[in-house]
Amino acid sequence: MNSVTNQILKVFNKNPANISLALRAMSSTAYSTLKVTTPKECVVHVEINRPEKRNAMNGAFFKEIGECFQKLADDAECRVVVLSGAGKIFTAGLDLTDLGAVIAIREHPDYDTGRRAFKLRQFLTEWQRSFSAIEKCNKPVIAAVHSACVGGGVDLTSACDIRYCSEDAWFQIKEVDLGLAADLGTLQRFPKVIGNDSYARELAFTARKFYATEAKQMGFVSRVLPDHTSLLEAALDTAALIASKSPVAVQGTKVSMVYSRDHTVQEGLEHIGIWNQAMLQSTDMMEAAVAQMQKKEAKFSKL
Ligand SMILES: CCC/C=C/C=C/C(=O)SCCNC(=O)CCNC(=O)[C@H](O)C(C)(C)COP(=O)(O)OP(=O)(O)OC[C@H]1O[C@@H](n2cnc3c(N)ncnc32)[C@H](O)[C@@H]1OP(=O)(O)O
Repeated sequence: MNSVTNQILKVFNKNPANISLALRAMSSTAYSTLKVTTPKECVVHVEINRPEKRNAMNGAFFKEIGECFQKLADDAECRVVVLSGAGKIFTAGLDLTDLGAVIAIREHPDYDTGRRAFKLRQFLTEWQRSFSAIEKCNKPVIAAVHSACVGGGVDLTSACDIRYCSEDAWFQIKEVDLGLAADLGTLQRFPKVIGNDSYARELAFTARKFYATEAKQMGFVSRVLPDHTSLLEAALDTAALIASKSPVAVQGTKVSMVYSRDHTVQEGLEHIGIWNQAMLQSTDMMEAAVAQMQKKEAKFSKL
């Protein structure tokens, strides 16, 4: 019996009703660039898993990260996600040895300029969708960055909800050094995350590296931990705390904060008003209120 089957049977035998966990065990081993585990109840850990290539982002990675977050969005066993990188660094960004798809379009003998442009745009839109899947997934995503986070790594982490890093972390919006404008979300999300347009432009125009202390001071990360181990512990602890809360409340909060970032205050208020006219009917509010009064821990059912 192979290890995939073994893993599925292990989960399934523990709790035969839990088909969703068994399916996750199956899908996690199916990824070639990601490792997906469940280290705590309702907390999923997604690791970029190409350590020998410094977690460089190849075509398979872009496909898998999008699929993974689309799946997690619908997975009732998942309430929070921690995203980290396996091995020496978080990620070296775009895999510079896997540009075959771009070259094939640029040099296609049957394409004229318009067709080449159209195909390239289609291709980029797909990669953008893969990172936007993180934002579209209603579950909070905590990025835990150690060592280098280069190029596409800043696009990726800018789409996350919370960012922690270790003291040895450094970040670089490197795209201009490779002759292109960043196109997977950094230029759209990063300035809004740090709330300082001039600072964001300086970093994007110069490709200057910035380190953990500066990342914390500008507000790109909210915590700096001493090393990789304590970083993962802190991220998983925060994830577990969030996972203990009402999923209706937490996911509504993410949806509203993402919406409000891109709309006026009044539009945001109207949006949450309409959202909560439905969500205030969930049992979570009563469960939470009773637990508060009785000084007990509230338990919320799956969403
Ligand atoms: C179509 C556009 C959409 C997307 C745009 C995204 C753009 C970007 O991401 S721009 C940034 C691109 N990345 C880089 O320029 C970083 C290049 N790498 C490095 O500078 C260093 O590797 C790094 C400082 C990250 C780590 O250094 P370290 O000494 O720890 O490792 P190395 O010995 O350099 O590398 C180990 C093996 O990993 C391979 N590798 C590293 N980075 C990449 C990469 N970006 N793409 C492909 N492969 C990479 C490296 O070749 C080594 O492999 P091997 O020789 O087989 O051992």
